[in-house]
Amino acid sequence: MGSFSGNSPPKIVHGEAGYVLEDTFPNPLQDNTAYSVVKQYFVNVDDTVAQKIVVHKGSPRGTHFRRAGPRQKVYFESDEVRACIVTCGGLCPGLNTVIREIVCGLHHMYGVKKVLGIDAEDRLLDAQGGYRGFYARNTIALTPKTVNDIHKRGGTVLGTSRGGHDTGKIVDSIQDRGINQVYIIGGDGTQRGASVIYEEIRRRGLKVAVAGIPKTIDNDIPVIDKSFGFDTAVEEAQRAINAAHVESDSIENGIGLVKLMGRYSGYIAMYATLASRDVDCCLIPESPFYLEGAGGLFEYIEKRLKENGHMVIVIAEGAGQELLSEVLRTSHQQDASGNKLLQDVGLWISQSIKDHFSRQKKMAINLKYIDPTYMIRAIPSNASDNVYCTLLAQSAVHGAMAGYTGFTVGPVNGRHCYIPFYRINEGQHYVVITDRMWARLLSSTNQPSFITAKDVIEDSRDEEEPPKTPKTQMSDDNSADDKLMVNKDVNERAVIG
Ligand SMILES: Nc1ncnc2c1ncn2[C@@H]1O[C@H](COP(=O)(O)OP(=O)(O)O)[C@@H](O)[C@H]1O
Ligand SMILES: O=P(O)(O)OC[C@H]1O[C@](O)(COP(=O)(O)O)[C@@H](O)[C@@H]1O
Ligand SMILES: [Mg+2]
Repeated sequence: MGSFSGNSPPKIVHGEAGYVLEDTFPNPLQDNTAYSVVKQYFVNVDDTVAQKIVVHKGSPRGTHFRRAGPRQKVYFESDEVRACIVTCGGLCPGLNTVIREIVCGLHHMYGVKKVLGIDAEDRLLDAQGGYRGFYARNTIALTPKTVNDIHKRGGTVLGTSRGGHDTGKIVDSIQDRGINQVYIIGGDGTQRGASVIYEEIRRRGLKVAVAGIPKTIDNDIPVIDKSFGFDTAVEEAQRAINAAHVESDSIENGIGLVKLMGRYSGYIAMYATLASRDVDCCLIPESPFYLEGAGGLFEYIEKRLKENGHMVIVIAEGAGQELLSEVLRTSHQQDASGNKLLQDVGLWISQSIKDHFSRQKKMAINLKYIDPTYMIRAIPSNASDNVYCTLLAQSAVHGAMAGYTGFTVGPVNGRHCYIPFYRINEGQHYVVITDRMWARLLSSTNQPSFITAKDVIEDSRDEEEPPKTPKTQMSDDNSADDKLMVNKDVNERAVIG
């Protein structure tokens, strides 16, 4: 089949709610011993997953997504598939597991033999991984044998990069290489990049399925329950928090300060804090704080040290950036992908705390600062992320084989589904401090909330209004952003015919 050559235009049937392609071939999984016995292993093509599961009597049922999984029929014939895999953005535990399971899933479940890794064969001569890898002269062939052990390693065997996304050149490369399934593993930036690739592929009328797999330790991708790598990051953060606790508990007025990643979203810091129970204060980008005066951080530190003799503070890298820019010259620098380059909040807050207590001369403190950020990102995925990565990879393979395209795969309320790119790209997932999870955190640390009654964000979700917060937020309890949710993408499904 390969890419559409121009002789027979792709048959795209426009349905009421998007466009639909007809399934054409029986699924070879029907002859696979693991899948052939029980009919229910296959997903009914009409199965959908509700985005909103907490509903009020009489309220609209909201958006539904296609349920992921193997179909009785597939669109692609196995020996016609030429798939490629690319990894983009920052490192994240589980990248290699996803690569492995896409290769093995395609090979073992569908008999697909041609899978390319988008990476220069010789990285010294050519562009490296990530979207830039599409510009390299060569790719690397991936087989179950070559990927067999990679899930035990951190990083990505394909390499990764930021920036350098040239849609035209990428789609040229896909077309020139005869690729008809593109698996794109990456975070929010990557999924935006995948969306424009998908649009360009559609514009050119190519018979190519584009599937996104959501990666990021920051857990900032909306709609899905969580991104892979997040669990591992939270678990690994415990080691740093434990060390901070041991250090601070062993000295007089000890303060253990741990900086964790989280550029715009404080999920790692919040979950690592909730998991540990040793943390006395957790600072995240979504919850502004202040240092001086009544109700401020310094006052709380003093109180906690008097009560307990030591304390642990966890701070997300994106927290307090507005305070830093007041004292340091504001920098508007960005990385190659356009992400804001942050000032080092860990060093800044350590110094501010030390300066305050030495100025005040009431109490001598001992502060130990731990920055484990890159160590947390570079490890292999834990057991639960490994299973999760396997499901994501297999769901993506089933979707692409069935002819779906333009989707990110991921669990919504525990069920894997195919989410159109535009849904994934319309917001970012932040900690919503009016959700109960943040209240749980505050009650576990006993830290001040740093907000006064007049700052309290009015939660109007019962009236089905989007939350009145400065950013587009996605709530964890399925109740936010109701007005954004309509039923129109239920049937969106691209089929290549
Ligand atoms: N709006 C966009 N359009 C096209 N490509 C994008 C867009 N945003 C990011 N990208 C590309 O996606 C890749 C990864 O983005 P980045 O933000 O670094 O990481 P992540 O995907 O982990 O968030 C980069 O190569 C970047 O150029
Ligand atoms: O130094 P780098 O490699 O640009 O990465 C730093 C950033 O990467 C992250 O770990 C994850 O970011 P992405 O998932 O968007 O790539 C952020 O928490 C952090 O700010
Ligand atoms: Mg990102």
